Amino acid sequence: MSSKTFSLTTTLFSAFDDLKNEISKHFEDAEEELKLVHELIQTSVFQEPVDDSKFMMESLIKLMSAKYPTHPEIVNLLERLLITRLWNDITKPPTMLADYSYRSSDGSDYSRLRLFLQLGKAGTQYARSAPILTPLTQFPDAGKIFDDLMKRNKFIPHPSGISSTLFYLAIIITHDLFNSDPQNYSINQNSSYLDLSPLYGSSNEDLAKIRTGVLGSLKPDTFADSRILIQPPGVGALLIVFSRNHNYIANYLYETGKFKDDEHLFQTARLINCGYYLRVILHNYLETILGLDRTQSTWYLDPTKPYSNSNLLLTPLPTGIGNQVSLEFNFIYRWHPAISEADAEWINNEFKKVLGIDDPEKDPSEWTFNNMKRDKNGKFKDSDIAEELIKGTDKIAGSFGANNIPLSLRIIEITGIQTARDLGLASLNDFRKFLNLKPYTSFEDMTANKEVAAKLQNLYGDINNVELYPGLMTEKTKPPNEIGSAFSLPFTISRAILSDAINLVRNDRFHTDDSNPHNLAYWNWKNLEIPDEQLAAGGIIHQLFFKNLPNCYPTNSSYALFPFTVPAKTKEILKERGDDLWEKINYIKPDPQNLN
Ligand code: HEM
Ligand SMILES: [Ca+2]
Repeated sequence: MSSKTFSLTTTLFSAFDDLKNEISKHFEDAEEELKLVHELIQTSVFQEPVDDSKFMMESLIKLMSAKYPTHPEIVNLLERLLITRLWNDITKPPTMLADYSYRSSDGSDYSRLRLFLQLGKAGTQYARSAPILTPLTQFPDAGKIFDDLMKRNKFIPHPSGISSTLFYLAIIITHDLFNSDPQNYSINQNSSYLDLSPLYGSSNEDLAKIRTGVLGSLKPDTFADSRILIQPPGVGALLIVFSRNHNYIANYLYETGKFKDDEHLFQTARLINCGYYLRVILHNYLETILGLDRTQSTWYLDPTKPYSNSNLLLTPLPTGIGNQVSLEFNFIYRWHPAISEADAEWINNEFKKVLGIDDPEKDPSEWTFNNMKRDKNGKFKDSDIAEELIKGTDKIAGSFGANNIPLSLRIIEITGIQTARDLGLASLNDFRKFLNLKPYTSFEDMTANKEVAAKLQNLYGDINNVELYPGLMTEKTKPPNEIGSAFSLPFTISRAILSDAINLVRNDRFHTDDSNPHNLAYWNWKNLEIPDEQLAAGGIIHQLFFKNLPNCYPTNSSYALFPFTVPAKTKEILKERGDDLWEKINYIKPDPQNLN
């Protein structure tokens, strides 16, 4: 080792010790906490493989939430280390692309840097994250994999009481990020950003079909993506809330007199509407997923924070440099086990009759779903929209894990398994190595369910042969009802989705650097707040419901304030907080048909 390297290493170690000392001053009481912080630093600075069966990530989230009220500076530092770790998981620009493996005759496109200019553009190839380290030697029949390991035999409810309405938002998110070209599965026809593609579409032609051309507005209750028509009606209902929200914002901006022309009004309203969408994702979706409603702490994970200062241990962390979603992420986000019993029944009926599904060739402002009628102005009844969301909150979602995917999706799952093979995805264990997670050493290590382990053994023979997607659908799930893991995701998914989410938000310049007051016409985010705002414990989705579905909910309704957990569970969760919030909430199912 040269003396220069040696002195750098010693400086690094002494800075590391300083940081540990600093942290121990704040957390004087608990040996456990210090150990945890030590491990975080160890993994973020020295990149040691993580044994996720020890729940470090979950304990850390619990710790940050608990310590935030008294030690915000130290929690901010830990959050920065965590976000840096997650951000760094994914190379930028992507190391590999799906189906991009031949040399060109003239050497053009040899550089992956060519991607940088169009990173995340609709119609380009998926990125590929994990290299194949151990080639797979056994590809079991995809139909048998589904029948043995994925097929729902008896519905298993979600153990933390997550509702279908959470998954309606998840479906909007997945339809925002993924739209594989059925002619060529390596191509993603959507942008790799949270920019409400299901609402606004992915091209100028899409936009032309949904805009009125006056005062920045969208046609009444209209969205661009016809795939939403073959989803449970709650998904369309939620998207219409965002469609209405766009028009509310555009009209408000017009009335303030700042802009008069269609284009400025439209573009600014879209930026602000996407801002609400991100806020719903961070404050309702992610908080429910991480179980943060269970505490009084106001801490939440914020991937958009600028980290521009630096010192020896902390390097600046870029924002706004672009993102390309990966094929792996497409599979990580296929959450078909979560489909509720009622929605599985709905698929059965809908797929059979195909009748209720509208013709995508029609003008989108004429599309209908769920047999709902538009009035003479082209709008659906507020109560019809609200009812689907309310019903969704009452439907308990399915549990993640083996044997919980509705049979009606069999052919879709088989196609998925086959596509992953054709495009050469790495194995579950190689993917875990890519994420710096300890690879599974045996089928019993991968799942505690002996029956599932035996079936996996039977199909794959060797743990290193387990393919990524079937592996993700059958591995063990995290403990329910805990802060940090309330969503009870499969182990590898729970880790991977955080890296992807942090990257796609942080690397979107419109959610970070360019989300500045000037670009947003000095929009006041408190515009949609209600008088008893504190009832939502930091969530914001109720604001969109109250504004865009007026008079459909009492202002203290669990269905509006906490739509992502079934009401009986919400009551339990709120009781855990140790304050009296739970007593102020109305858990009775609203009846919007009779309120209007
Ligand atoms: C009743 C509910 C659902 C139905 C009927 C449904 C149906 C489908 C269908 C038909 C496909 C195949 C599309 C294709 O290959 O072109 C698909 C793919 C997919 N689904 Fe679902 N799904 C449902 C729920 C969900 C949920 C809850 C999630 C996750 C939040 C999800 C995530 C995905 C993803 C990521 C894909 C791949 C999309 C692509 O590659 O373009 N789905 N689903
Ligand atoms: Ca998008």
